[in-house]
Amino acid sequence: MRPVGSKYVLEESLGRGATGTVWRGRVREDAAVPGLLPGQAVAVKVLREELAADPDVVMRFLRERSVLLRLTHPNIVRTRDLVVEGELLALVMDLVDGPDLYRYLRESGPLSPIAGALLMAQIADALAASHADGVVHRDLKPANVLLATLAVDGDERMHPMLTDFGIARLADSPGITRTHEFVGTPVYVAPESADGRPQTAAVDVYGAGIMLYELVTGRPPFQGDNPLAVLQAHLAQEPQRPRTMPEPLWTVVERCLRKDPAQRPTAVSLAGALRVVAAGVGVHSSPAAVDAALAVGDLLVPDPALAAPAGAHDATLAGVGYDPAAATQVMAHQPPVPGTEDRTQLIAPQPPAAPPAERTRVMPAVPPAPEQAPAQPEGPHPWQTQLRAARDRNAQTRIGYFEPDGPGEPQVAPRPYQAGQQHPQQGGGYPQPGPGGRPPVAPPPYQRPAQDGRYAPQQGPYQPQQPQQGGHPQQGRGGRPPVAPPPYQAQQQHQQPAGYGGQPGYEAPPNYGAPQRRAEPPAPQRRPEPEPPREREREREPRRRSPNRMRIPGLGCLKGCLLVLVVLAVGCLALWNFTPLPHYWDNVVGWYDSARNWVTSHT
Ligand SMILES: Nc1ncnc2c1ncn2[C@@H]1O[C@H](COP(=O)(O)OP(=O)(O)OP(=O)(O)O)[C@@H](O)[C@H]1O
Repeated sequence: MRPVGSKYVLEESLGRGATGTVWRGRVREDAAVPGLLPGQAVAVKVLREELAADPDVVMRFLRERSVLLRLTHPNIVRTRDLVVEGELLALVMDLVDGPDLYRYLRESGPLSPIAGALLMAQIADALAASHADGVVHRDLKPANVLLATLAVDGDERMHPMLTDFGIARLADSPGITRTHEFVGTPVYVAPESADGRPQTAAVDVYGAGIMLYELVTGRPPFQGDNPLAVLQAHLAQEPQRPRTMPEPLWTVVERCLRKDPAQRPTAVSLAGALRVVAAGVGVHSSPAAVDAALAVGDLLVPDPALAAPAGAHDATLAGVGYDPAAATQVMAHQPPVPGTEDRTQLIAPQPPAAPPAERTRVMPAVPPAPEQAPAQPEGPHPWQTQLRAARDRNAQTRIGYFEPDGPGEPQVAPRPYQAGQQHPQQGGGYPQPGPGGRPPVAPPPYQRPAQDGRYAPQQGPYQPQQPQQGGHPQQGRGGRPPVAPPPYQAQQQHQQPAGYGGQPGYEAPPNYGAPQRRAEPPAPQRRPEPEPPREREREREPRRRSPNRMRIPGLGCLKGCLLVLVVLAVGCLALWNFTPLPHYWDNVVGWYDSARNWVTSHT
């Protein structure tokens, strides 16, 4: 057990990301921490040494301490303490007893449109609260949503909680990144982050749009063979509506994915709109709820501050907790700086033997959007596509490198959207049937033995300033809300979202409905070990086979037998030559001869 500061001990590593390692820890018995009991289990994110060694990061860490500590919401993992000890920086958080959303999706498959909308509505609630408090997440992705288990009416339901607040911004230190770099995860990065414009609260709404698309289709809308291609797709490609996505839900996704941040809805209006969509896309939705869902576009109100004329952006940045100077330092366009690759290895280390091409893919430049993506001669095999999509989903946070004016390396065209690649369980219409038209099957609830440090949402002092009217539609199996909510009122803009725990308007959706099939066999309950960087994996070519396709039956078996025989022969030789075996053998032969002589002489 390793001590952290004077108040905590680390017990077991839960996993490692690009910015640090998360440990299961405990409050020391003799320590007094406000809001935590002695001996209580906690999660401790120990930031990477490179970050902790950067004075700018330490300064921000201390400066943002109070902001992070006061960020409380039922759908946000609460930060309880920030520890600075020598060269160690750590955030102490509530320990959430459940998988992250990435893992859940990987194990259980996509959600129904209703379940996906209800889940994202809660994430949008969390974003709305944090934006109101001046904090932009900037690294929204399924891996940063933890699924706690809540007991509701005797049922265990999953409750999404957003984590890693402030981390991307901490890592975005001028000491770690340069002006042409940014921190983010390529698949979820907003266009303005990719090409170096200021990042406002709208980057989180964009990330929410990507996640929403992925939750219900099983894959993100923009993909590519390398981070650069993905960034280019964010910048240049228009998302396509999947055939099976209900129209109102697509309206929401499409608005969130607008290239212009000023056209994206606020997180508050997004949360409300998603609940209206969830209420209006079920087969048992009332005509009024259906109409309200079809008119959802009216509810998606953009942030007026973002639409303000040039010059107002600094105020906007300050309003969302950004230090304008820091944002300019990090995001300004600049010509390439020699040695950048080395510096960025601080965050995304590359093996020394990695070929240069691999390094440039980790830190790709983003040239102007291509006029027309050249067609690929031949698409990848379906399993390659699936594997790549799975990897992209859990892409780690990385520092991207944008160099808009620099010479770009030869590009691989982003794969165009192919409707045929839809997840098979996405049937036409909604609610969606499972494969072969079967109704969706509720996933087995994620179960893990209860622990003393388990997340207890009722402890959170979050007090919504204004509970929402109308409420959160209950979702039954098959994704039907039994009661349609009254239409969302657009005047609720910029107000704290409805919370949970006795506040009107919030009810946790049951099990987030119904992944329709298992994407792959269940993974062990152990926390995943850190994954190596994706680029290295991508480099691995599929095994090349000989062009000679002649097959000799039993050849493999014969080879195996021969190998065993050779090993046995070598073993016997070694035994004979390097052990006293020959001496014992002579003795045995001598005893045999004397016994035989004795027998022949007495017969
Ligand atoms: N508060 C928490 N309680 C329980 N487990 C947690 C908590 N925070 C993070 N974890 C788990 O720790 C592991 C590592 O988390 P981390 O945030 O470092 O990873 P990541 O989000 O994949 O990485 P990154 O965002 O840096 O690319 C994940 O498996 C995550 O589920």
